[in-house]
Amino acid sequence: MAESPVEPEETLAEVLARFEYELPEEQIELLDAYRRELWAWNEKMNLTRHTTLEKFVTRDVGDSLELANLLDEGERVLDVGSGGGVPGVILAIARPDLKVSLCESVAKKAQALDQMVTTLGLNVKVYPARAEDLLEATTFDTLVARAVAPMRKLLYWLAPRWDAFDRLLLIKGRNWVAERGEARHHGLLKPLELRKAAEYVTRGADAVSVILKIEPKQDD
Ligand SMILES: C[S@@+](CC[C@H](N)C(=O)[O-])C[C@H]1O[C@@H](n2cnc3c(N)ncnc32)[C@H](O)[C@@H]1O
Repeated sequence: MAESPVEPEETLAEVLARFEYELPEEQIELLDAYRRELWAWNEKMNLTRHTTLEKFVTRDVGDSLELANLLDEGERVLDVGSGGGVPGVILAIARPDLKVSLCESVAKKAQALDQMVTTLGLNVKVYPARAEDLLEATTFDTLVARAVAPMRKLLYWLAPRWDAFDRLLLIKGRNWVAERGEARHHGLLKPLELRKAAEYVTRGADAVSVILKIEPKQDD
């Protein structure tokens, strides 16, 4: 059952400022428009559990901005398993130089995403597809993913597709070491190099997250 949003008492700009996120005014307006769209669609289907401004800012905006720091100018980015659009839509708002695409395997969620980005006027392509199928014929610089599947599963899906993208940036919580162990145990990391590209504490919460950068090993 989708959660109903709580009516915000503060504005998004105030909550962003409270957690010390600085963004241009026009980006804050777009983020707020996205947040309203997301919460409206969430009434019809389960897209997010982050239905307070504080959670939207500290979890969704926070994670997406950490990712944004790791992306080069103009990259072609695919958000794998976009769900309600995090991190892809927020990346597209915060980094208009990027060419962001979203990929979502559940058709009705992909439709909702498509309507959201159209309403927001964002130049973002939405693929109603499984990432591993899309990557058979479409290429990107960087794949990003949050909360899609355990590392072992994701690397298994993507194993035959590394010629379609250069690197994968995964947002993970505390459990990432165990997930890495499981992926290693199944030989999925053998041809790959994994390093921690960022580690941060979710603002206002006692939760550590990491961004793992995974790419093919370079031949000597
Ligand atoms: C738990 S949601 C997370 C959504 C969003 N990334 C977030 O962090 O809020 C995971 C989404 O990934 C989608 N998904 C799962 N496997 C996928 C795949 N192989 N390709 C594309 N989407 C996938 C699911 O349909 C679901 O909407």
